[in-house]
Amino acid sequence: MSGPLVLAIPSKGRLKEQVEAWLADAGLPVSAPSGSRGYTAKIDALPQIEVRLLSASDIAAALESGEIHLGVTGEDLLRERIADLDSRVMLLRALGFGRADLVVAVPKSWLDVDGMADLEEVAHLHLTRTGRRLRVATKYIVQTRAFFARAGVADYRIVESGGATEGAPASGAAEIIVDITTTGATLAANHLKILGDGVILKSQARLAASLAADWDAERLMVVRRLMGLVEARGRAKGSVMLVWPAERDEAAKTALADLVARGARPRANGLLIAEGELLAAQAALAEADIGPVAASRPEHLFEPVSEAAEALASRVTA
Ligand SMILES: Nc1ncnc2c1ncn2[C@@H]1O[C@H](COP(=O)(O)OP(=O)(O)OP(=O)(O)O)[C@@H](O)[C@H]1O
Ligand SMILES: O=P(O)(O)OC[C@H]1O[C@H](OP(=O)(O)OP(=O)(O)O)[C@H](O)[C@@H]1O
Repeated sequence: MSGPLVLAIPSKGRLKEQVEAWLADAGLPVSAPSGSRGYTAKIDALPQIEVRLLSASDIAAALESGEIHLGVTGEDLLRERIADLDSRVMLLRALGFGRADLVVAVPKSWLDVDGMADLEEVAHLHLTRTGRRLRVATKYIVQTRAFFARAGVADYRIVESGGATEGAPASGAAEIIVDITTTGATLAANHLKILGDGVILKSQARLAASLAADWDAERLMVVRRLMGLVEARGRAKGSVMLVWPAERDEAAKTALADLVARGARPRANGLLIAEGELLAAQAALAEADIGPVAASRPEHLFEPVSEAAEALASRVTA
């Protein structure tokens, strides 16, 4: 047996709880941390996995170096910390939580500045009038540079922020900022507004695999099992299974032909539909006088193959 498959998850903050809840929901609860200073843990259902608790930014670094096989962290951090992300890391799954937008925000009092083109003008004016470049406070330096270059904004300089970035314009440390926002409350409290075309990235938590890690057939098999479970749970979440009496199967499938055409999947005496189609399905079945109909939510919907796991296997064994 090769060594364990190392999966890193955030050790603190809001992502930590959400990642643990996501794993538990998929049937893979993380056991209480143990070992060296409580920074490792296990998943009883997949004992080949060693769970390592690291900070969200350290997870990005460890994915790049290949110290860990898998990690969960924010896409904003992956894109910031890892140059040429696609050659270093494979994004296996978007997790639907940890959502945050990386945005360009300016003081609300800049009434004529609504987009990046306006910002380019302001930056240019600022330079000609003051002889100084417009200052942008951020910890997202790589993504700010790339985005400003694409938008044609050149007359600026970055002031690296260690935290409380939104306070920089009021304190006089910078004129504008680039930071993440979720509810917008921090921007509002600091009298800042997002530029209309100033969303750099819509980030969320991602399960990612390191292409630099030490992969072998056994570890890839563990990834297949892990992905099989989390994908099955994800698929099940938006689905409802309808079951009707066998003798009405043909009539029911005719009544729901529209749903089948839109992707609902026929089953023996039933149909697997998207949650949002439930009311339409119920109406069509009632119209065709079909009943009783049981509607239930599956816990998991397994498929024989995880495309994400196979894509990883072919990248690392090529
Ligand atoms: N409202 C939010 N505020 C901050 N981070 C958020 C928010 N929503 C989601 N996240 C995500 O959480 C991750 C940041 O987590 P955390 O602040 O623990 O990271 P860190 O940079 O490792 O911590 P530290 O700054 O202590 O080193 C980012 O990927 C970020 O996108
Ligand atoms: O749009 P909102 O919902 O207000 O959230 C955005 C704020 O939350 C984060 O800060 P956090 O409190 O995590 O502290 P940090 O500065 O250490 O990241 C982030 O840096 C923003 O400042």
